[in-house]
Amino acid sequence: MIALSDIKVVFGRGTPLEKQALNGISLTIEEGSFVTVIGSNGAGKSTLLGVLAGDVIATSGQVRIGTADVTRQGTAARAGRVARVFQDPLAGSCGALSIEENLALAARRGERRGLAPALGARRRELFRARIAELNLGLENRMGDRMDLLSGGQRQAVSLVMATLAGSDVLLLDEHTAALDPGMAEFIMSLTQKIVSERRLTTLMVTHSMRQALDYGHRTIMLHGGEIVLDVTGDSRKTLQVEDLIAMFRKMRGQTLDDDALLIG
Ligand SMILES: Nc1ncnc2c1ncn2[C@@H]1O[C@H](COP(=O)(O)OP(=O)(O)OP(=O)(O)O)[C@@H](O)[C@H]1O
Repeated sequence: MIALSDIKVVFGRGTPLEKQALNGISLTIEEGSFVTVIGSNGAGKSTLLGVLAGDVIATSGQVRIGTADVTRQGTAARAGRVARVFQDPLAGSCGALSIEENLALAARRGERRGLAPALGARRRELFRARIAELNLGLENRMGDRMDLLSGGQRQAVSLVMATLAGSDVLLLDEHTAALDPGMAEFIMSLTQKIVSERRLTTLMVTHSMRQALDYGHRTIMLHGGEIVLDVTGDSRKTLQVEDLIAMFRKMRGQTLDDDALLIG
């Protein structure tokens, strides 16, 4: 379970650029629940994921993951329990290392020991089997450098990497936004499969209202660092993309000129 209590994040405190990115967020997410997160630019979505990953330390409030108070823990201390996949396919893996080496590093996230001996024969076989499940043929390219892969292939490997260290929280930061529609759909079905098989507690930031309603169990909308919508169950099932867009318009007090993007 994830529990955020009255989280406030202020960037650049005391400077002319001071910005309150999160303004008292309280949110409890049950174990295994999949929450989609929407909101306009600057609403605080990435900051919220940062607070959970540990790369943003809350100015005030408390963050709990499971029974542990992780409020003051940085990313390294949380690495074994929180995995993250970014919008940029290049961001979550090392291009100069092979697929296999990236998987070995991911499997050791959160451990204190050095890199060796990362790759025994059993591990190699396990990694190969996990990559074969993607049905992308990458199991025959385990020694290829990551930077030879397409963006979609790289996101698929990143999702496998996210599950190797036994993390129970998965943070997805617009992880399909840079992909073509076909690959985005493939990555979303893979995400769905991984999240449900491993019962990962998942937050997915998306700019696609369609994705926000089609995937997961619950949708929250952020605006101005606050939660302005939190829907689940039947009330979410009856919600249409058009309803979300209307809410966006209301929040922003202006006409959206990128409806097509939001619907896609
Ligand atoms: N490191 C930082 N220093 C200063 N201000 C920041 C920092 N990170 C975020 N902000 C500001 O905090 C606010 C929330 O940013 P955040 O990136 O969380 O929004 P977002 O909802 O993810 O937006 P987008 O959809 O554009 O990615 C914005 O006004 C942003 O400019």
